[in-house]
Amino acid sequence: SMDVTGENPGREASWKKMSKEELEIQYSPSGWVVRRGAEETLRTYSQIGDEATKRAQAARGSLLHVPYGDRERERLDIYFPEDESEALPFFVFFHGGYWQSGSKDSSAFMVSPLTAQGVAVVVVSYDIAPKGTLDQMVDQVTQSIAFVQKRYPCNEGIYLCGHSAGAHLAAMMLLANWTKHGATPNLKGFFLVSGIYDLEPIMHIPENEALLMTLEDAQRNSPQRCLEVALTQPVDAACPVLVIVGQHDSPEYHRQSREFYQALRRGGWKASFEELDDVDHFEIIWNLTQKDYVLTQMILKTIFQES
Ligand SMILES: N[C@@H](CC(=O)c1ccccc1NC=O)C(=O)O
Repeated sequence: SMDVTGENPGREASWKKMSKEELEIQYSPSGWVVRRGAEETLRTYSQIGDEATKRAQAARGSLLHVPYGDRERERLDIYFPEDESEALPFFVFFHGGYWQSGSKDSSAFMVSPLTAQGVAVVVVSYDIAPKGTLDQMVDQVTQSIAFVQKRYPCNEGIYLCGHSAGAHLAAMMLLANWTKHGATPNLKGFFLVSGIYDLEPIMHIPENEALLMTLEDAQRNSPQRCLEVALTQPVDAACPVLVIVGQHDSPEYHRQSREFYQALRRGGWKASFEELDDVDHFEIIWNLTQKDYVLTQMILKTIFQES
């Protein structure tokens, strides 16, 4: 873990000095992989996601395609451990894909190792772009978590995890206003994996052609900025927030994670920073299919507080 005071001294946004080409490279995760080509990595990622989801649906008690709202994509899957009581910890996962690809149907990576230890896993779909805007996605994620709380009021904690764009959506929940959603979730931990917390650089890469973010959209939906501006106190000072990045994520992804971690610490959150050894942007998540993987173990230790 990193010291709070070990931050970058200038604090100017170095990405503003980058060319369009350099920004595009920095924000293309598949360009930084080391063990296979970019195309093969993306193929392997969706293959592992598909297979893990099929296995989860075959093996476990589950509720599939549960609506948490009226729109077509407002659906989630719930996977239960053997002991199907409702007094369980719930691990809620938000997939990545630059807010424009992916779905719950290929993102159930962690179901087998977590349900085996008594954790219920919820995998959430939301309206990706161009159908959904950033504001709508943040609202849908908020709604999905309020839904889990209302449906399982006896839960033993709701733990949020997101990957990449999904880590952004999960991080926005640190700042969520729950009053209009009719339930305050029993949030007990955050796992933010290879995320983006300042959206402003994304305005300048080709992915914004589907997102159509303005500067105001980007700023309103940047947890980094909102945390710095709002100075909100953590609702629960004991709630752990793990900011996690892969060794082979790009320097901009590393910078984003480090600076978000530092902002969380300044804001009084119980944050920690982890750089995971020898994994890229995709392996870091597909390894969650393995019970012995370091991130799987970190998640279980946090949930069962053995650390
Ligand atoms: N077009 C991107 C794909 C990508 O970033 C991505 C793909 C699947 C899951 C997460 C991703 N990254 C962030 O949301 C790339 O080639 O790296």
